[in-house]
Amino acid sequence: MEKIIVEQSPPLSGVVRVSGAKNSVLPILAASLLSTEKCILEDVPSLKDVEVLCELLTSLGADVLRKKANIIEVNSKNLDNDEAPYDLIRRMRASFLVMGPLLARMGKTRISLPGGCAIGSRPIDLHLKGFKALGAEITMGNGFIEATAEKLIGTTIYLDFPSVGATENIMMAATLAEGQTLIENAAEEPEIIDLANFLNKMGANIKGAGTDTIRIQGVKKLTGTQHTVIPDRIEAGTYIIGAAMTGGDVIVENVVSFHIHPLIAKLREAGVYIEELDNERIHVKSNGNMKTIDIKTLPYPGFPTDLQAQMMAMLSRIEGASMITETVFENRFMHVDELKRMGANIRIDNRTAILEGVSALTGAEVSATDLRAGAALVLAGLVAQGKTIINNIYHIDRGYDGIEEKLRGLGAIIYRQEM
Ligand SMILES: CC(=O)N[C@H]1[C@@H](OP(=O)(O)OP(=O)(O)OC[C@H]2O[C@@H](n3ccc(=O)[nH]c3=O)[C@H](O)[C@@H]2O)O[C@H](CO)[C@@H](O)[C@@H]1O
Ligand SMILES: C=C(OP(=O)(O)O)C(=O)O
Repeated sequence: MEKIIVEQSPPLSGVVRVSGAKNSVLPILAASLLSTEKCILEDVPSLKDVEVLCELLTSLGADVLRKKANIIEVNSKNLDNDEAPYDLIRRMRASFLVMGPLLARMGKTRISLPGGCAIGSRPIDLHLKGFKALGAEITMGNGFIEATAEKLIGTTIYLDFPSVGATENIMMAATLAEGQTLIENAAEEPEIIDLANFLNKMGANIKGAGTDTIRIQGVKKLTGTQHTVIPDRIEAGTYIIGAAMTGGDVIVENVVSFHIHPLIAKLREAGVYIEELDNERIHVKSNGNMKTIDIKTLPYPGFPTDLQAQMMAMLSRIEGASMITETVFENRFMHVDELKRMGANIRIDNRTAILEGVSALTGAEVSATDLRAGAALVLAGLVAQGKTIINNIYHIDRGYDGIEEKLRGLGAIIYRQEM
């Protein structure tokens, strides 16, 4: 089995380029099902999740072509299947984002229920509430959801929680609905704006993406387009935290700095020097002496849950007490036990982790229980004494394009080994 080995490394130093955002490219690939013409996507990251979604699009009848390492063309003219099987949905929750486009384009779809995962039960009730409100009939049985709609009709949909996936799925379905749809209490993440921009370039009429109310005026059809995916703010944040905790000096390129203002604010509070060089580059510098801080994850523009584990790795070595409260997912503390194997002193009280900083972490054999838990263990490994051996690294490959190469470029000692 392949494992990632991280050895105690010098402070990170140099320049690292961030790839296109996983959480943008996945809904955008799903949205390409809505068009009857070719869509060209640029700055597509090389990720396992992208491969899985491309496999799913192909199984639905789309032609998917990787033109260059980071360019993908999708032509969904000849869709001939409306069923998304368990095997592909199980491997990646974002596969469920094909439901809205298939319903709008084909008038029916049969999708495996996604089930829970390591970070929580992750229900899909809000997605279904939206489809029903648009006029779809939904039945469930044998582990599948079936949805049919002769035509979708625009309406007002209030989301009980600003779910990213539900906002995206409903927004995609509504592009081809008759009349106007309003999504209220919508998610405001930058990836929602990127998806709306992509859909608008295809001929959709969406206004308000990035605010809590999105207005979609349905159109008859969507055409082909070309689109460059926005930079991955979570990948950027991971390298920025890595630079901070190793006492490094790093320039992170291809990052939209206002997308990571919540992170920048918290790192500055901890005493890290961060300069926004322009709107695409960030300079991070630290002498490794940081102050404790408290963090609470929230939907955007709050502190992102996808950077919670990495911040925990950082805070586990800062002298004094810190608190991290996770409000987005009910079970996103799986990395705590792994960090404890490396010597961290963390206690969980309900949705809050209470950390007492230790002077040193020590390398150990650990397991990446989910994607960001894996990233946190990589970062912890950079500062831990000795060697850290990370198992279940397929989680890391889901969401980090070339993590070892990028970190090695900054001077880290990290490699992959068959063991
Ligand atoms: C591919 C992708 O973009 N993944 C991101 C997306 O996941 P995802 O779209 O799954 O996250 P959501 O925003 O939907 O989930 C947030 C919370 O809402 C709950 N919920 C969601 C849908 C629903 O129908 N009912 C319901 O109760 C979830 O269980 C969770 O507790 O946003 C999350 C929150 O920023 C990120 O951590 C993920 O990286
Ligand atoms: C939770 C994440 O992704 P997904 O929604 O694809 O599981 C993540 O990117 O941290």
